[in-house]
Amino acid sequence: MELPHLNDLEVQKEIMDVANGYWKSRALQYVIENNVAHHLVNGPKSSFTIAKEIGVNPDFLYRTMRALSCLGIFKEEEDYGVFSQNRKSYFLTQDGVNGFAHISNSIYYQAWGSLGESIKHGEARGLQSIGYDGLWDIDKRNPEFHEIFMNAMSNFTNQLMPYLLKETDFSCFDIVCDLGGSHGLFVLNILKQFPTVKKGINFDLPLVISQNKQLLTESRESEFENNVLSRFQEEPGNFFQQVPEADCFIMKMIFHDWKDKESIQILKSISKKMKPTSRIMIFDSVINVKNEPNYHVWLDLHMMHIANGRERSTSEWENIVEKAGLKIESLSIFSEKYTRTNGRIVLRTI
Ligand SMILES: C[S@@+](CC[C@H](N)C(=O)[O-])C[C@H]1O[C@@H](n2cnc3c(N)ncnc32)[C@H](O)[C@@H]1O
Repeated sequence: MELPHLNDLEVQKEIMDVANGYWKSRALQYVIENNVAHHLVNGPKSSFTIAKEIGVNPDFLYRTMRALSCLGIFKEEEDYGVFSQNRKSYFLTQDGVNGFAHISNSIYYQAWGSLGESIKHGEARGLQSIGYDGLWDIDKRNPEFHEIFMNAMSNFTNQLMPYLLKETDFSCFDIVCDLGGSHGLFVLNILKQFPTVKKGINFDLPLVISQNKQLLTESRESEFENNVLSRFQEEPGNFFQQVPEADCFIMKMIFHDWKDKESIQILKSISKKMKPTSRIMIFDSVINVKNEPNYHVWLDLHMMHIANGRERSTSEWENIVEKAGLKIESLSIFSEKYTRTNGRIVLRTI
């Protein structure tokens, strides 16, 4: 390796871009929280007018938007202080904004202050350092964050749905069950796309299922036809204890929440309900790079510090599957472009 000179500006700039990452994340969080992009839906507007409309300091808002426009979020026009919408800022006015609102959320920002504690102890200290017991404790204590979290999960699922359904054939299964299926979107879309699937079950914690019943019944009825809804069921439960009978068990973004020990427990609990023809379909990250920019290694760090979870490499997947007494039938990596889920791992009984 050729050592850089200490005044090598290129190397300095690259490290500085990493060091100041929180500047960008905080500025993004600010404009999301204050719906700044929504003020541009009818065309270009002065940031000074927007500042008046939301009641903040005009100069400071201008400088925040100018900084973001240098990252390609908003377009600064020739006229001083005037901004227009561009591809990235348009995204911030759509449902997909929940995913960004979730990751750049102040709760996570505060929690990341204690990364060193987690690394020292080999145990997640992020949420504990700001007074929570863990990720699932936020559900009970902070309904506002819980809503952002659940909406973000649905947005991620919605954005990926066309790709996931194109890449996976569910038509050979009679009963499909999504374990930890959150708002139930994956199962509903499978039932819509594959009319031969007789029943789809959305399984999640009792709090989630009762909230779904209260909040989602109307939107489901307007979005899905009767022949989909009549085959759809929801079941509350705990996948560590017992799961419903099914031919295909879907687990999307579940194992990354858990350590190996718990992941093996979940797999063993499912395997009790598996027939020789049943399959477990895991949609989660597969880490398969070294020394190059990659989203999944950063998601791994987040899961490590926030939830004691992990994103796994191929050999790490093989290890937990073998310990649970199951077999990997196939492991595919879809695309590194997909944020969140980039892989599908199909498991069968031995
Ligand atoms: C990271 S979210 C993933 C949601 C969804 N599968 C997706 O990809 O959008 C994890 C889900 O697991 C559920 N969950 C957590 N612990 C659970 C348990 N013990 N039994 C059943 N569901 C659980 C949560 O309520 C949440 O909906």
